[in-house]
Amino acid sequence: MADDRDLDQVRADIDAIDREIQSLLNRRAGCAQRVADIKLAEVQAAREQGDGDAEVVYYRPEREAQVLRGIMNRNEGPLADGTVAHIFREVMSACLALERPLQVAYLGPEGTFTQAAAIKHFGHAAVCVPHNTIDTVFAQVESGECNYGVVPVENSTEGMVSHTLDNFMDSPLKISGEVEMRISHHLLVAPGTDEAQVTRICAHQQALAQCRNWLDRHWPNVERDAVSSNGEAARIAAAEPGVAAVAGDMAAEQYQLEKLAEHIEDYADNTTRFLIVGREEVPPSGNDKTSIIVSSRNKPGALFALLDPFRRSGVSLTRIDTRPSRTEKWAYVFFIEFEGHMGDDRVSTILNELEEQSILLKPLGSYPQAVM
Ligand SMILES: O=C(O)C(=O)C[C@]1(C(=O)O)C=C[C@@H](O)C=C1
Repeated sequence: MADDRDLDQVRADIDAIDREIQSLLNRRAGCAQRVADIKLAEVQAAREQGDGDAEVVYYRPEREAQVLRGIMNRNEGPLADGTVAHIFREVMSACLALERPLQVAYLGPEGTFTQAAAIKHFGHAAVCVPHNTIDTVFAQVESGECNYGVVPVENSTEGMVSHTLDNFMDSPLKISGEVEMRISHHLLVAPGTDEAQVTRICAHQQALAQCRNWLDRHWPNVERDAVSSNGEAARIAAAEPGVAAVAGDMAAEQYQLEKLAEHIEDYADNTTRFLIVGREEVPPSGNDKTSIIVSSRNKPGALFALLDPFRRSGVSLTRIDTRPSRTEKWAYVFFIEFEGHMGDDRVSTILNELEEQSILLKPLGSYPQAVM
């Protein structure tokens, strides 16, 4: 009996806390609505002053990163830092949707890790729309059809996604954020299928590569078929008996597939990094990265000369990749990412030096380092 009274008491406490949380959430949402009014009034004033291009920017990645970092830093548990950050991610997503619902284009179809990355970054209140190619994702944002786009840029096992890097060469879009996702693949089949029935394994070629050793060991004689995405592989597995797909949890849920084997990626820390592309530049958040494309004259020591300003300023490079320039045979452009924001003195000094010695310098944007 005493136990029952305890249970009732604790549940009464939970009810009271829920009422408080609910009221606080709505107070917070009211503040977000006031923020939206202020942003709108500022833009109207700018337009009246003759700035005809002024547009209201509701989504503020630098502010969201600061809010999430603050929440994680002051968290005392028992909920884990990542858990509270996810909850507040959704709270901000809902508040932003009251200001203006975001349209986000991502490399689809549904059920891919890129969709999971879009939801991780923007929350469930954003309207996420799948597109078949990286080119179309860029085009949707460039035309204003969507506010932001989400594309994969590199995988810890398989390296860079060259198509994404190539798109930046001609695009006016800016990078406004990054998302990292732990990528775990499973071998998925339609319910009731057993191992002996599987005659073909479908997946995106990156997923086949990330699970190559496991597939060689367990399924050496079964045909492997590279298809346009893991979501597409899952769709085929659901429709065709005898086909298994290598794909993640979202695809398994989406197509209601069963797992013949779980976590089959060759490297346990297999991670993919995604970029958020948008039309606006992002102010400093206090912990930022900058990405640039740079190309130098084809002469001895050219790469050393490009990197030397970073060494002298003590700025850490987080990544460097090379792509053919496409305008000149055997000429290359470098994609360089480093810590800091273009507004920082150290970074602007480096960019000025690079401008002087390179034949092309294209800043792709400064953006908050991934928080969650
Ligand atoms: O601070 C702002 O500019 C807001 O619009 C509020 C808020 C939030 O809910 O905290 C919502 C959306 C923005 O992307 C950033 C933060």
